[in-house]
Amino acid sequence: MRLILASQSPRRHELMTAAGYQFEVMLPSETAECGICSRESTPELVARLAYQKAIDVAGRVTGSATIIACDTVADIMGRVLGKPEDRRHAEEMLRLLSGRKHAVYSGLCVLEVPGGEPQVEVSKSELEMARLSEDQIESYLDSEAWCGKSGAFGYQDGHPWLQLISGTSENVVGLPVDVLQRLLGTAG
Ligand SMILES: Cc1cn([C@H]2C[C@H](O)[C@@H](COP(=O)(O)OP(=O)(O)OP(=O)(O)O)O2)c(=O)[nH]c1=O
Repeated sequence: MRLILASQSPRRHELMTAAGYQFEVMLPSETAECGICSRESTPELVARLAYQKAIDVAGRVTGSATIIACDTVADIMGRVLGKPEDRRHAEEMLRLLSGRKHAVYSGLCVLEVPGGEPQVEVSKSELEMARLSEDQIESYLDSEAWCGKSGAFGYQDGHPWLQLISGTSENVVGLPVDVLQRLLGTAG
C-alpha cells in the first residue's frame, strides 16, 4: 500500500516511522488548516481540519495512494488552544493550563485516492498540569520548546509537571497510532 502522510509535523513523521510504516510526505497548504466556525465543538473542529488537509493533498496526488492527515488541539473548558503565534501567546496558554486538567483531541482522516470515502475519527486524551512556578514558566518559554505545538507544550519532552490521565500519548503528540492501525487494517 502506498501511504502518503499529509503533514509537515516532525512528531507525526517520527510516530509513523516508529509504528513501522513506510510513507511519502506531502504538505497540506496553509489554507487547508483554516476556517473558523463558532458553533463547532472541538472534536468537530479537529475532524474537519484533518479532512480538509487530506482533501487538499488528494488534489495533488497522481496515481493511487492512501492519504493520512491529522489535526491536534488542546481544549480547556471548551476553549481551543492551537499552536502559539509567539512567546506571549505561549505564556497565555501555559498560565491557563497551569494547575488544571485539560484534553487533547486529534482528528485523523484516512482517504484512498482515487475515489475512496474519507474515514474520519477523533481521539481524546486527558492530561493534568501541575501548578507551574514563575521560574518554570520563564525557563520553559526561554527554551522555545513550545514552538509549533498545540497548547504550547510537548508531552514527548517528558515534563514531570504533565501527567496523562486517559487516552494515549501518541494521540497527544499528534497521531493516534492505534486508530490509524485499525483504519488501515493492520492492527494486531
Ligand atoms: C499537544 C501536543 C501537540 N504537539 C504537536 C503535534 C502537531 O505537530 C502540533 C499540532 O498542530 P497541527 O496543526 O495538528 O499540525 P502541524 O501544523 O504541526 O502539522 P500539519 O498540519 O502539517 O500536519 O502540535 C506535540 O508535538 N506535542 C504535544 O504534546
